[in-house]
Formats: sequence, structure tokens, C-alpha cells
Amino acid sequence: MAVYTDITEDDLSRFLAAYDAGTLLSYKGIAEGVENSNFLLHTTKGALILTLYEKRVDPNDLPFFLGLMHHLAERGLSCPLPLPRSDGALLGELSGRPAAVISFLEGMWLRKPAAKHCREVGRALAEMHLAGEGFAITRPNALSVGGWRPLWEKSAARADEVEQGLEDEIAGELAALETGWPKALPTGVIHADLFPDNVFFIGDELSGLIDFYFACNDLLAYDVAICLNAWCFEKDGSFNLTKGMALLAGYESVRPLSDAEAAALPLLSRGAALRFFLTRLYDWLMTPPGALVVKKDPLEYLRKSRFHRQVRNPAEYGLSR
Ligand SMILES: Nc1ncnc2c1ncn2[C@@H]1O[C@H](COP(=O)(O)OP(=O)(O)OP(=O)(O)O)[C@@H](O)[C@H]1O
Ligand SMILES: N[C@@H](CCO)C(=O)O
Repeated sequence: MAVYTDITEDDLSRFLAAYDAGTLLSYKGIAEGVENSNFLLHTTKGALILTLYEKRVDPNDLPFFLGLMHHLAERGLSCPLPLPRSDGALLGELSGRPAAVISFLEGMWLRKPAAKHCREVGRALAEMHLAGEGFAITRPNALSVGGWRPLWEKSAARADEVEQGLEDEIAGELAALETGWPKALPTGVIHADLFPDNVFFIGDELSGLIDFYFACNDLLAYDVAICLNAWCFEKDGSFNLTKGMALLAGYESVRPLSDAEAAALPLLSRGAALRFFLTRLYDWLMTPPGALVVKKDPLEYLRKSRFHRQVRNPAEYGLSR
């Protein structure tokens, strides 16, 4: 579930009065998502999404997230557009939480994406990377290589509860990534969480990207590595080369990777796998029993990490050079 904060109809109507959003007809909580509370609103002007930002989102980051959606949408990327209030602000407060109203994006996320969808995702990711150029606010990536050790230290002592030998294995992998992490690759605004549940399709056509709440400035090719992890593995843990080829070809049809970015893909993919392993491991160990949140399996990302560790060449991801 992702409705952590309840709202009343009276509070919501008062809150909406500050927007040119029409009159409230109905609203309901959206069960999907784990970070924030989301509601679907219907007003006399159509459908809207209301998001209440919960504890894990730093309110100081909200101008970056909301400003970025605005910047990207203005440059033609299909993503939700935050609605300004009549005083021009993109952010308000509801039930004691920072809150924003964003446009409703048509489409659904794909439970079983095929290679043709991976190609579309690669293309959209590259389009986002280009559209992000010139965005004035910056936000460092707290979940890049410098953030992994502090996160790991919170779980390390209990890691063997999840799988015997994990503490030593991850300590070694973390040290190797800290030593070898590339520093001189092209940077820009990255989505940093472009998983299937954050990409909407209508039929086979990509209709837009959502959930920019991990977006930040970092290596552009790291975002590609995150997508290889999130889109190109099968349920049995195997890497699907056809999907990898499609995703990379889609990306390069808009923004070709440099030779240095291509060569770094195996290492960046290891880093991306470790990043999602670590956040999932933390949540797995720390979420109290009975909490109404679906915990994601850290071992899925351990298996991906092990796969990347034996990759020697970007061609193994389907990169043609
Ligand atoms: N602009 C939008 N248009 C249509 N539906 C949306 C929009 N934004 C969010 N949703 C719906 O709300 C759900 C949760 O949104 P979102 O992924 O942003 O939440 P979250 O709590 O940040 O989740 P997580 O970080 O776990 O992906 C989405 O799966 C989608 O169903
Ligand atoms: N995409 C993340 C969840 C946070 O958005 C994961 O699968 O671990």
C-alpha cells in the first residue's frame, strides 16, 4: 500500500481551492508505490494525481523533483506536469505533509515487457538525458558509490540472516566498486529508478515516464546500467540478451554511448545491482513485521550482481560495436 497519510474531503477541497483544478468530484488512495502517499482525484476538469511526500523524501529536494518534471515536459518528454497554485508555487501542504498535484498520465505499466518495449525504454531514457540538459538545479546522488558504504554498515551485521556468507561477499564487492568506480564519464540528470512500474504504455507504445523522486545528477551511463538490471533479466534470473540489445539500440538511436561509457557498462551494472540490493536488504531487515508495505526481494539483486561480476565485455549485454 502507499497511503501512509489519510486525508479528509474537507481538507482536500480546501487544498484544491488554491489551484485552477475545478471542483472535486471524487478521490481514492492508490495502493501501488512504496515511498509516498498517492491519490487519484477526479474534478470537473478531469483526472489528477495528488502526492503527499512522506518521511523518506527530503522536503529540500522537492523543488528539484517538481522543477525537473516541469523542465522535461516543456522539452517534449512525456511525463507528469506539476500544476501551479494560483500563487505560482508548485508545492502546498495537506494533512501536515508537503503535497503536490500533478497531471494524470494515461497508460499502464507492463508486467511482462518484451524486447520491443525495452527498445522504447532505451529510447525514452536517452531522450530524458538530452531533455535534462540545461536544468538549473542540481542534486547529488545520495545512492551512488559514496552512499553505499553507510547504507551497508546499517545492515552488514545481519546480512548472513538473509544468506550465509553474504557479509563477506558484499564487503568484497563494495570495496572493488569503490576502487574501480569510473569518474570521468559524461554526467547529467538521471532518472535513477526507471523500473517497469515507472514507465507507462498504451498498447505497445510508450506513453510516458513517472516517479522522478530518485532523480539526481550522476553518470548518464549509470542510468543505462540501472535499466539493464531492471528490464533485461527474466524471472529465472537469466540475462535476456535480446532485451539487452534492444534497450541499448534504443538508447543509442538517440544518444550513442562513448567508447569509455561502453567499456564501463559491466562495472556500472555491478554498481546498479549493488545499489538496489542494499536498499532492498535494508528494507528487508528493518521493516517491522505487519507493516503494510510489500518488501522487495534483495536476493533478486544479489543474483544480478553475481551475473555482472562474470561479464568481461559490453557485448555480453548486447552492445554492438
Ligand atoms: N502522473 C501519474 N499518472 C497516472 N498514474 C500515476 C501518476 N503518478 C503516480 N501514478 C500511480 O501511482 C502509483 C505510485 O506512484 P509512484 O511510483 O510515483 O509512487 P512511489 O510511492 O514514489 O513509488 P515507488 O518509488 O515505489 O515506485 C503508480 O504506480 C501509478 O499507478
Ligand atoms: N525500484 C526500487 C523500489 C524503489 O522505487 C526497487 O525495485 O528496489
